[in-house]
Amino acid sequence: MQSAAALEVAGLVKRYGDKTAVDGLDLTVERGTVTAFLGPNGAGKTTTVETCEGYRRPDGGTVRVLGLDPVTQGSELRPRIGVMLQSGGIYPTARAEETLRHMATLHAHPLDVPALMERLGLGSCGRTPYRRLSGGQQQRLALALALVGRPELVFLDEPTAGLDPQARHATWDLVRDLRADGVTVLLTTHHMEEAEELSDEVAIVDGGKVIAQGPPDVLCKGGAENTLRFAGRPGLDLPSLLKALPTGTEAAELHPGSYRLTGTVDPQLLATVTSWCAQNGVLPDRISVERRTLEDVFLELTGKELRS
Ligand SMILES: Nc1ncnc2c1ncn2[C@@H]1O[C@H](COP(=O)(O)OP(=O)(O)OP(=O)(O)O)[C@@H](O)[C@H]1O
Repeated sequence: MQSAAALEVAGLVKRYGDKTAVDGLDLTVERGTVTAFLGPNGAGKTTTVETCEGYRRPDGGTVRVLGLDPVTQGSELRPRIGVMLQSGGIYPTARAEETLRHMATLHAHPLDVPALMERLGLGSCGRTPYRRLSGGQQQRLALALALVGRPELVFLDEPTAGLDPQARHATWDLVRDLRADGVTVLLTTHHMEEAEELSDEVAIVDGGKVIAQGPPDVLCKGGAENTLRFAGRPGLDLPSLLKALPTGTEAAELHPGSYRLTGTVDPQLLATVTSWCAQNGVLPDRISVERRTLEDVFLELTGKELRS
């Protein structure tokens, strides 16, 4: 029987000497979904993904990928997964197309190589040696190598880092197509917009643990940090406005005449603000209600300090 989830990681621990890189991490990725794996530098994402790919042995916990143990059942698992590495693993003087053709021969039912190259905008550089490809072309070749074997599950490590907007959108379309074909995608990225655009689920990792997981809109709705912005004359009496609003609401004049309220922004709060404005002879201009972005949630959960 097929295991329900594509990826099941429970209590994963991975140490490098004294350093605990992954510290009891739990992650479930359902089949046919796109999950964005987010976290500050050094949070343990790559270590987790490499353990799922079978490149590293866990020091604790269990990892099941497509129901298989990547360490003891690696040879059964490898033909069924696609791995996009950020760099390395490609022979520098090998030509783009021959590299992809070689990878295709390792799979039973590969995609059509010229069609895939065309799709990824590599049609004109088939004869170019890997080291002569631009950074973005190398990136796209790495993506093609991950996909050519028609994997059931793909690990994409920062697939659009360094790509121009055209190539980024082409990559996003490709990820959407993979999902439509029922392929499971685990996408490591530092681009919050990319995570919001593409993923069904987001898992935020910090300190070697998943600290939040859920669909992006649910994560963004959680908490009370919505924002109401409006413009009015400079120097409004914000303490007086705050007295009319629920405790916990915060107000700031970001620059003269531009105001931001944060808190539980609901219809009642909007009504209170406009009524306070009416009582104070203020005609609020450009009122907007904004929900939290994934980046707001990410920074709230992981803090703003730089990680070493
Ligand atoms: N081979 C290694 N030897 C020793 N320490 C390592 C090794 N690989 C990673 N680490 C350490 O383990 C921790 C987790 O690293 P990892 O690369 O998994 O994080 P990451 O979330 O992928 O970071 P980034 O976003 O920067 O790629 C870091 O503190 C890192 O320095």
